[in-house]
Amino acid sequence: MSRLRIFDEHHPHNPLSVHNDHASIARELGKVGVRFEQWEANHPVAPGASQDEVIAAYRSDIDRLMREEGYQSVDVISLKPDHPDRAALRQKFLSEHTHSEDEVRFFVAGAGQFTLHIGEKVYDVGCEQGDLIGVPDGTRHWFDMSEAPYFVAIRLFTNKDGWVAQFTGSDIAGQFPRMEPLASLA
Ligand SMILES: CSCCC(=O)/C(O)=C/O
Ligand SMILES: [Fe+2]
Ligand code: NI
Repeated sequence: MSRLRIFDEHHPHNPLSVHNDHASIARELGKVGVRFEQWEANHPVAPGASQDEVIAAYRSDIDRLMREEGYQSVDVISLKPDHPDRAALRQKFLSEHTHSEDEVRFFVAGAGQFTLHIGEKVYDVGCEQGDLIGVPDGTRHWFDMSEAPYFVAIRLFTNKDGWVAQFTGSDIAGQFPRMEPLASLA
């Protein structure tokens, strides 16, 4: 189940509000310029599937996004809990950072947790299969995949070089809840 928890940036233990349905998640995120939509994830791909397999399965959606919204490159993160580099991969996204382009991610399987630091609030977004999230450029954020990652996400970039991050140096990410194991998110 997708979930949004909104916190005051100084109070990481008590959410100000919790939203469990797609419409209210989209409404709350829309108020701060974040895109949150449900797309058809109707080509079964299993976490661990190769990038080529995932891109082939979702070719028409990817082509449409690239054509209509001007994305220049695409890649796939596809991880399952036994990935040998899971700890290093998790660490890579766990600190607060920004990008100079919108962060657009389509979850075609599994789940992951984006946490967005906007103004004085923190928006913790549990994304699952079928969710498309679009985080505006310059937004402070981090991402957790839990210690047992299980997801496939298509990433779209306007930058031909793909993923480039600027780390803020803040330790705020360590104060907020990490992603719980997938079974307990449901
Ligand atoms: C769910 S895609 C992997 C995370 C990522 O690309 C990113 O920028 C996290 O902030
Ligand atoms: Fe990011
Ligand atoms: Ni306070």
